[in-house]
Amino acid sequence: SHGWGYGANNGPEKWGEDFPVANGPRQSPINIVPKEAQYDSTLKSLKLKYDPSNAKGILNNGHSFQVDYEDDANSSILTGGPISGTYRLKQFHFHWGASNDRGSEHTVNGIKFPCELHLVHWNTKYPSFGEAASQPDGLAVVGVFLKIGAANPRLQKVLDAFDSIKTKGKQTVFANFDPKTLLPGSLDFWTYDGSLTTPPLLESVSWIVLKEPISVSPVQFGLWGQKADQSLKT
Ligand SMILES: NS(=O)(=O)c1ccc(C(=O)NCc2cccc(F)c2F)cc1
Ligand SMILES: [Zn+2]
Repeated sequence: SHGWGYGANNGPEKWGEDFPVANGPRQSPINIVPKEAQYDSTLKSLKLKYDPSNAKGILNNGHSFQVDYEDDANSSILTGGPISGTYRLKQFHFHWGASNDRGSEHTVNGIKFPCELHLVHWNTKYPSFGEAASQPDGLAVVGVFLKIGAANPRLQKVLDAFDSIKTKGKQTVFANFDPKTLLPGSLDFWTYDGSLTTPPLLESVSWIVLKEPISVSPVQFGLWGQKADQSLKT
């Protein structure tokens, strides 16, 4: 059977056929309207503690490039913000489009960014990511917008790795990387209860979207687009 994707026959408009939760009450992504957001003084500041040695590899899964982390200990964790307890980093990945005017999943005042980074964490009150992914408080994803601007040297290691995983299913070692280096100066965030943005669209995500974007240069992003098109076509 044809898997889900972003084409006319298997794209977001069709996902509901195989994943009825697509029509559920807390589906992501959403449009964020800052003026309508309510300030919540009970929210804590975000705490991210990552161990670079937990980085395992980078994979082209046909929908994105994903960097996977060891998650068998509390060495790379997210606490604070809207969540209670400890969530472990499982992976981070990106969403982008074929042109700079699209790509991000969340929008701000209806504006799309060219790319969006997701750092995926799971609640350690559950035995595994797979278990947590089906619980309403199972996952916490930190979203970071990328805008076109100054070159971002911290992204370069990830971009360089794309070269060796041009086709779907390919993966390569990706060691010693601290995703905290990808975060903007401010950890101010918007938060809401939502879902995975791709099938199985499970409604288990506490979304934490950072207000400040990080930058990527036209050259860096241009290479990305070329590589990604090739890899995600296959
Ligand atoms: N874009 S995002 O950040 O919202 C997002 C994050 C993770 C996943 C995922 O892990 N899918 C596979 C998957 C789903 C459920 C259970 C699993 F075990 C599993 F591997 C999908 C989307
Ligand atoms: Zn994502």
